[in-house]
Amino acid sequence: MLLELRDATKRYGDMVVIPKLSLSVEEGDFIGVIGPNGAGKSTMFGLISGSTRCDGGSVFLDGMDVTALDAAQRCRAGVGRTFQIPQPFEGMTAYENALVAATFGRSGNGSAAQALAVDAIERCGLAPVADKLAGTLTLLQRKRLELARAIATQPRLLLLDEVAGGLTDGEMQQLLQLIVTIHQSGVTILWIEHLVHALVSAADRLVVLASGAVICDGDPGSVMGDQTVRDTYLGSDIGEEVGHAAH
Ligand SMILES: Nc1ncnc2c1ncn2[C@@H]1O[C@H](COP(=O)(O)OP(=O)(O)OP(=O)(O)O)[C@@H](O)[C@H]1O
Repeated sequence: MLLELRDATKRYGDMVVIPKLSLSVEEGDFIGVIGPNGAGKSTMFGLISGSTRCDGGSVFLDGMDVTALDAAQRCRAGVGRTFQIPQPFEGMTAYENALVAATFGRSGNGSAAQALAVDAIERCGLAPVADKLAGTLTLLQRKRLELARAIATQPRLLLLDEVAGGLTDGEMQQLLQLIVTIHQSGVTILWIEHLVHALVSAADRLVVLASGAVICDGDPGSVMGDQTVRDTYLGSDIGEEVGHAAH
């Protein structure tokens, strides 16, 4: 088991956003995470990556209890993540952004970090703009840089938070191909995305969150056909998409 949440809980004041969530992820999994707005998906990523502290329960990474570790320590332990809104250092080049990530990652410093940064930039198709300031990149390039920064840390587990939002269909296909390649290189993936069809085409497991709880977990086909899932999405923007993905 690469990742295990055991009764992980998060509260904001009196509001329990995630009540005792349990989830197991095997090494090599490619898991899509869906759920209505406010379901707690990003909060769950925070609990896994350490940017949000658990108010109860625990997080295990490869059998080790990492609940008390902060985000930087979990990054070094092999958890990489992208953010919904790309957060590069705008005044640094694409390469320098990847270099910072590599330096704080699992095995980087000095020439090892430089090699990791170059590799991440190349794998993410950013070599032609490696020396451009991150603040001048297009949306697709910024999304790619978000991925490059994450893989430069050499994650074993990669958390993708809506990396495809705002892209055209063609750009989305390019990004999807890149993510599939990253998975094939041995990285375990958890991917939150509202574009359900993209997840269904790539993931081998879908997890549906609602009100901080897993309401369905299984292969994409059966999850999309599940009545509880359909009822959860009824009347929402992506309800129709869930219906289509089930066929
Ligand atoms: N820092 C915070 N303080 C108070 N409430 C918060 C905080 N962060 C998140 N929440 C609340 O927690 C709930 C879950 O939010 P979260 O962002 O995890 O949902 P989500 O499933 O990722 O939503 P979306 O699909 O809209 O991104 C929401 O009701 C949100 O308003």
